[in-house]
Amino acid sequence: MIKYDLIVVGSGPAGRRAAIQAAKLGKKVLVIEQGKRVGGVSVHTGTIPSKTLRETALNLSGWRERGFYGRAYRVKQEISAEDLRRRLLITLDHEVEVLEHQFARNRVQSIRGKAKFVTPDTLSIEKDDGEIVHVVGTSILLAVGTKPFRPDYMPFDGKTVLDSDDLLEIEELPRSMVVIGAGVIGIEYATIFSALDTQVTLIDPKSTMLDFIDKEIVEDFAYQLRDRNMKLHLGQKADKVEKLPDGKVSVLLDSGRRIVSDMLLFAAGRMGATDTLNLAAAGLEADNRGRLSVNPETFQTSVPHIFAAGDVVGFPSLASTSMEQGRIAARVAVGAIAKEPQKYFPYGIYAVPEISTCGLTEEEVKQRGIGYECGVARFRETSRGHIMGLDSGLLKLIFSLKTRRLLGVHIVGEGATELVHIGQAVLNLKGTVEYFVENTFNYPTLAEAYKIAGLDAWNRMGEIKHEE
Ligand SMILES: Cc1cc2nc3c(=O)[nH]c(=O)nc-3n(C[C@H](O)[C@H](O)[C@H](O)COP(=O)(O)OP(=O)(O)OC[C@H]3O[C@@H](n4cnc5c(N)ncnc54)[C@H](O)[C@@H]3O)c2cc1C
Ligand SMILES: NC(=O)c1ccc[n+]([C@@H]2O[C@H](COP(=O)([O-])OP(=O)(O)OC[C@H]3O[C@@H](n4cnc5c(N)ncnc54)[C@H](O)[C@@H]3O)[C@@H](O)[C@H]2O)c1
Repeated sequence: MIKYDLIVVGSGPAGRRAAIQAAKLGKKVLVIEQGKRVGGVSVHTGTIPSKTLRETALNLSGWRERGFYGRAYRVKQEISAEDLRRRLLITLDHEVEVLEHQFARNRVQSIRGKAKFVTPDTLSIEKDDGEIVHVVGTSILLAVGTKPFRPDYMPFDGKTVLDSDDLLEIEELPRSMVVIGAGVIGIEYATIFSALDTQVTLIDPKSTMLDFIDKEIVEDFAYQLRDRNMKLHLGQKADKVEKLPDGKVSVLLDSGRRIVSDMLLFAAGRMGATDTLNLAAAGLEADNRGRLSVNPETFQTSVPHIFAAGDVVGFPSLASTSMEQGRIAARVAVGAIAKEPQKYFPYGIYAVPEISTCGLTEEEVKQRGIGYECGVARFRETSRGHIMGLDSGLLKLIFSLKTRRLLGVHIVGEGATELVHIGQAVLNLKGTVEYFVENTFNYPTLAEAYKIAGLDAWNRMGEIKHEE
């Protein structure tokens, strides 16, 4: 039986970062991946496919130019599912190629197969041809990620009633679509298809959406969705979902309303992929959503040489944070020094329009009883916004009145997921409102919105009274 310093189960963002980190520290590392190719959910069914689809949809629909040329403007008149898939396959190939090369040059070994525990330090790997291999690890990292939640009552068929994995395989673009679940996945896909002129209805039993985002930003976002005729049925439950003889799908809401559409996307959360790991043999147990609990500083489970990182440990379930968790877990596992993750990380929602946020929301600042001031800038106030034909986009900064420090940055609009990093840097470096007032920004840029929002807050906060 071959023995490794670190065995990583899963080759998504957490697994790949962990494997490369341990290999860079001279350790013997094995990655076990059950999928056809390495990369995980992130590369094959999650982050990269959905963002590629978004980019293709925005490019082919001419979405970004419609501010100038009107809502009827199109770059390509008839956009097909094949148009969307073509770019997807090229992007995914590049991603996998880069990852395989990284593994090869760092001497990370990988094996294709399904891993499960035999003892706390031994895993069996079932290969595709049925062969079983056993391996032993001084440390083991579970970076197995999640899979879509697929309740029995939903008549999934991969064509009319789909989960977010099935959506990447559709043969025809729907003219109408119901999305159940106004979480990040539901909202991203709902708005991407709406940009392709699919009539989209979004349903969620909760009466609010994106509760972790600043309310003012969500209100602006919801206004923009309704303005382009998307239907939002929040606080309403789908009582009955039925496939109809004509190939459509009907959704009966608890309000009595019936919605018939070409396609239904069910995006109501995900489950940790721990059910086949035989956790009991390792002395571990998952929660009711298949997640594992860990020490948030070391990513150790209750069995000290077994680590877990990425989506399988729950919130925030991002590719970005998963990578960092994997890196930290690997360092702890091989005895290297590891700092805990930075306090403020950005959250990017690649809806149309984008939302991005870092730090405290206005609601959180109020709850904590911190005296604060807000500064707001609209993209239509910036010259870059005029050049780009933007009539929407909002950047909001929140500052402490006492320390004048930036507490939160919240953005909805074009480029939000890139722009947020300026705010993130100021936040983590403990910068104040003066940073935005006293620094010169490139002109014309959307980043100038930081200057405008900084000045907006500073005008009400007054001059600095003492040096901090
Ligand atoms: C539609 C969608 C869009 C998303 N968009 C974004 C985004 O824009 N930005 C962002 O930051 N995050 C996004 N995410 C979240 C992101 O994809 C996840 O946070 C990330 O993939 C989690 O990484 P991970 O390392 O935990 O594992 P995953 O990427 O989930 O990969 C886990 C891997 O483990 C393998 N595995 C599982 N069990 C076993 C086993 N027993 N044996 C061997 N292999 C096993 C699986 O086959 C899989 O390849 C999105 C997710 C989805 C679904
Ligand atoms: N841009 C990004 O960073 C990005 C993009 C996509 C996904 N993700 C990650 O993927 C994870 C999963 O996303 P998600 O949107 O599937 O889950 P989620 O948990 O964020 O949202 C699920 C939504 O479905 C609703 N819901 C729950 N059970 C339901 C039921 N039985 N019937 C109808 N509605 C129900 C909930 O009220 C909630 O609004 C998230 O944690 C997110 O962090 C991140």
